Amino acid sequence: MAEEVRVKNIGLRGVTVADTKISYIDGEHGILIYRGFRIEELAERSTFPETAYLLLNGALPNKQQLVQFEQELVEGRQLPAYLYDVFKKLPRSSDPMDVLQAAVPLLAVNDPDLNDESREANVRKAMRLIARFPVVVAAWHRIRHGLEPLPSDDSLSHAANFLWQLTGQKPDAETARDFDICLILHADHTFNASTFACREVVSTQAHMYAGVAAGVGALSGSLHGGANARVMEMLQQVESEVKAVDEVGAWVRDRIDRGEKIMGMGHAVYKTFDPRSKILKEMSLRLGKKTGRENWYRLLTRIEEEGIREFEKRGKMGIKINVDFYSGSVYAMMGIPVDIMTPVFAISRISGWCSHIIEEKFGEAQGKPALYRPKAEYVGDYCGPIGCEFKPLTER
Ligand SMILES: CC(=O)SCCNC(=O)CCNC(=O)[C@H](O)C(C)(C)COP(=O)(O)OP(=O)(O)OC[C@H]1O[C@@H](n2cnc3c(N)ncnc32)[C@H](O)[C@@H]1OP(=O)(O)O
Ligand SMILES: O=C([O-])CC(=O)C(=O)O
Repeated sequence: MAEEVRVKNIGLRGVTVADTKISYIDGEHGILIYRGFRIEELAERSTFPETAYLLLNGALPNKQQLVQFEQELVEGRQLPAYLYDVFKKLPRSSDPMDVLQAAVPLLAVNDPDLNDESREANVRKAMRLIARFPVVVAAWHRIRHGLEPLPSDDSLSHAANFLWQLTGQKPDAETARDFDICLILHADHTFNASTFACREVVSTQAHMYAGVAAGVGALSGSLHGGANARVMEMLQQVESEVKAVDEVGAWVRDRIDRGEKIMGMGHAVYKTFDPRSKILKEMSLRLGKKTGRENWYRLLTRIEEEGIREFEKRGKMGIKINVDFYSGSVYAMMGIPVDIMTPVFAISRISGWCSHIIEEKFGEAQGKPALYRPKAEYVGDYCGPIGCEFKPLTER
């Protein structure tokens, strides 16, 4: 009996560890809601700053509140000068996610509100993080290529300014809006691994930056945010190894037979289509036509179909595409390099992380905050649980 309970709890699947008012997922029906609003409606009608405001404050802003929020995001785009100096001394091969994670405590020491634990100060910290994450990612990308970081263009939206600071090209309105939609889609997702990491860290009363650094680390892994880049690598591999689309099925089968994952498929909560992936799939098709990259869409849809068929044949039902499956191709068609794709996830998810950190710190969903401290069953097998004799070094 004890064994049965333990197996069920591996990875905390299905275990409720807290209440939240920020987002909701119905994994059976493919529904995602941020603070009462369906993701499809937000993607169609909202903007990333407005969605970030909603996540942080619990309600949509009125016009004046939105203008002020957007203005604060623009003002927050300046990075401390020493960050550029540090970046210029780093090995150029440093992974952009490692650099982003390292930048978090470097931003913390510059935050005038660092040790103010009021709610208002935490919202100000959140605003600075949301404003600065894109600037950090773009700055490192340019520095590692021997280029000077570009100044922010204050006339550009949050989404458009990131693309400008990254690529040195001002995006057209359609690209800026598509990227803004991507930011909305990735902003929050209840207790995913990185958000849980953020909440766990701040449950010790550590500051917001300590929680966010943990979140960036958790997001970087291939089973979580890192999957978008892995899908792109998989796509490039298929492109080079498969001569005709009809060979994709054999490629997929072979990969699963070898025990390798089909990246961008499967989800810990969704047992049907991830609603975000449907929006990204349509965008991938549209951008494929616009940029002449329809081949990517053709290959991805084939991998998706063959993957689902293969999983079902093996009795693994409900493994469908997740948010990462089409996002990589969408980003690539916007000129975003593969190893910047997971940092791009982070520049959106920072809004969700900060909202969850505030909810955790102030017990906004479940009353008094409490330190997370689960149990582990001791299965060490040495000389009995406390039976080892400590021998001096000379006798070992
Ligand atoms: C933003 C995000 O984080 S979305 C997720 C991004 N990650 C990925 O796309 C990586 C690929 N996917 C996966 O590794 C998994 O589907 C996860 C980790 C995301 C979720 O997995 P879970 O629902 O917890 O299921 P779990 O990993 O236990 O898989 C169940 C079975 O299906 C298999 N499976 C699940 N997804 C995949 C996949 N993409 N490719 C091959 N096999 C898979 C597992 O190997 C496992 O098989 P087994 O029972 O023979 O060991
Ligand atoms: O919820 C999860 O486990 C992973 C995910 O899709 C996300 O973080 O967006």
